[in-house]
Amino acid sequence: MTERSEGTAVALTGVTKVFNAGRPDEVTALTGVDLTVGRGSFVSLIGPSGCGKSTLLRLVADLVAPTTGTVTVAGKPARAARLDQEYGIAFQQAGLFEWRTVARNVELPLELRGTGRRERRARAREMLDLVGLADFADHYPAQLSGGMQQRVAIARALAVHPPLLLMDEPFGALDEMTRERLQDELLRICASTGTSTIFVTHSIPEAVYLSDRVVVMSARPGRITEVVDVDLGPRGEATRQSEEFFAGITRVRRALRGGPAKGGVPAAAAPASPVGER
Ligand SMILES: Nc1ncnc2c1ncn2[C@@H]1O[C@H](COP(=O)(O)OP(=O)(O)OP(=O)(O)O)[C@@H](O)[C@H]1O
Repeated sequence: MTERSEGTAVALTGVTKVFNAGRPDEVTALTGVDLTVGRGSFVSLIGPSGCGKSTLLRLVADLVAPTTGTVTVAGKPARAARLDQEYGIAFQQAGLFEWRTVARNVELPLELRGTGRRERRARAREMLDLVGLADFADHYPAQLSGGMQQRVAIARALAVHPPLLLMDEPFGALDEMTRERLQDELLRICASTGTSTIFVTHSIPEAVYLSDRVVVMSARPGRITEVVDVDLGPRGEATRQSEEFFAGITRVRRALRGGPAKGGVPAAAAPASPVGER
């Protein structure tokens, strides 16, 4: 699926996250999380509501700090990686600025970086081409469908050519057909750019279809209970009908229920092999 190169994109070691520590509303969102994501790989996080998936993503993005443990991105501390724009983010709400055209939304991270106008324009055009929206560069977000807005958000996340893409239920609000089309587009984009991806979803089929590995988490306090390897080869329409795809879905479903996921790796045995590295 993706072109893999050596190395680790993301590493979390002994990570715990406690919100409101010492207060009556203290919440342990994550405990004992060890996770490494191989460069160029696609990893999904799945688990019951409130198990800490978004928190894990936010730790990688340096939007919250771990209570214990370390988070490194591209071999550097998460904070340094954020300042160096080592990753792009796309959330469920596309989060576009209504008063900016599509192209100027995509240019925004480049503007923040101080990139010159000419290069910004060229890069935005390139990214919009990639997501199939070149003809909509001068439109405003309100003139686009939800799926198109989500593609703009992906183009914006990729505009600085980040080696890592963090996505939190980006397709959650879309109809099934649009969702499947965007899944295929995302895989194509990741393959052509060599981007590593961490993808939060509630959909088992989506996690299996997209991922090299599916990280299964338990209810609060969130921990990784299982890492399920997926090996479906190049994805396409036939994949969605294949026995292997359904077998993958069954494995993840079992892991989520706490039973043994045949072919899955219990988390305790997993750290030796970085997630997504082959
Ligand atoms: N800033 C915060 N302050 C206090 N508690 C928080 C904060 N952010 C998250 N939490 C708590 O941490 C736990 C994990 O939340 P998180 O959003 O990471 O879960 P999730 O798995 O992404 O949930 P969902 O699938 O419903 O989106 C929840 O109990 C949540 O209430």
